[in-house]
Amino acid sequence: MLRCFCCSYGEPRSSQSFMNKSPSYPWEIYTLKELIHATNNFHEENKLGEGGFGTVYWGRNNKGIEIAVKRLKSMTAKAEMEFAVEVEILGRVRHKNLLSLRGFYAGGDERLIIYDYMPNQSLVSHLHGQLASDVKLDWHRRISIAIGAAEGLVYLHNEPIEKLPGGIKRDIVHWVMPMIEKGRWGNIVDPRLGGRYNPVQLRSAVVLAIRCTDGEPDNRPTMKEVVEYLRGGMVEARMKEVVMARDDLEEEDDDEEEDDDTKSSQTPNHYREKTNLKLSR
Ligand SMILES: Nc1ncnc2c1ncn2[C@@H]1O[C@H](COP(=O)(O)OP(=O)(O)OP(=O)(O)O)[C@@H](O)[C@H]1O
Repeated sequence: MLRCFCCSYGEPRSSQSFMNKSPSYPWEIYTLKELIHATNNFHEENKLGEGGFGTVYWGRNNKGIEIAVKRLKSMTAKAEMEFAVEVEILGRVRHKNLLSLRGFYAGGDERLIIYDYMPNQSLVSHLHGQLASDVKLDWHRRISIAIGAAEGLVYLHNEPIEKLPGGIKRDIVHWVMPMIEKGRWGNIVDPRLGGRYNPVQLRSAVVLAIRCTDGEPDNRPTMKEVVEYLRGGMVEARMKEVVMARDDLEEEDDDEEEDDDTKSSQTPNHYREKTNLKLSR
């Protein structure tokens, strides 16, 4: 993979970025001069955020388009691999729900990746960060985001591109399972929504998420099924909403009387069996 774009390393001949003509790599190779100019020499005020491998800066390229420039921290083998993966894989990805890579620069110790600028900040900052208190994401928007993310994954699973590295984080599953077992669906929901959510959609989405983390790959739904299920669940949910909301209230009242302190050390599979989570509609 590294070899694929090593041949493009080093200062390009002209001081202008140029377009790669290959239809499978529609990115541009930028010059360092252009990126220094675009980001005001990677000025602190242009900083958008920091990730595991580098700092991301806002900028405007010489066509006047807003860009986000990721500057990789240090040229360790790991960082070099991150750069290779992002350029090689994201360079080919073209989907409305996936961040597009506009181009890159590689020369000396400098590795820069250029993306389209996303003005609305990250999902995590809306859910848990500095924008969380505004609660701009109501229940309906959250479900739409889940569907949009699943559609992006359908594309990635069906396009002939290499798999991205990394594993599933299981912590959230361990957190949610005891609440499902006790039927405390309401406790799973972000309290900032102030109870304004659809209980049927909540159950569908949570059950679906649990199935997606099944240790046995054959038991997991495909991402196409996930999208269909989420979309179908939204229509179905509106019809059942009133009935389920009443059931939830009754169940949660009953559960309040149970012993709260029971800490469970059971595995997610144990809970799956116990709660008989099924994806049948
Ligand atoms: N295209 C973009 N438009 C606007 N902001 C961005 C963009 N890309 C990244 N950011 C901001 O920069 C931060 C760091 O992004 P980066 O991709 O380096 O790391 P990450 O995805 O948060 O984590 P990791 O390094 O583990 O992948 C993001 O959390 C986001 O706030």
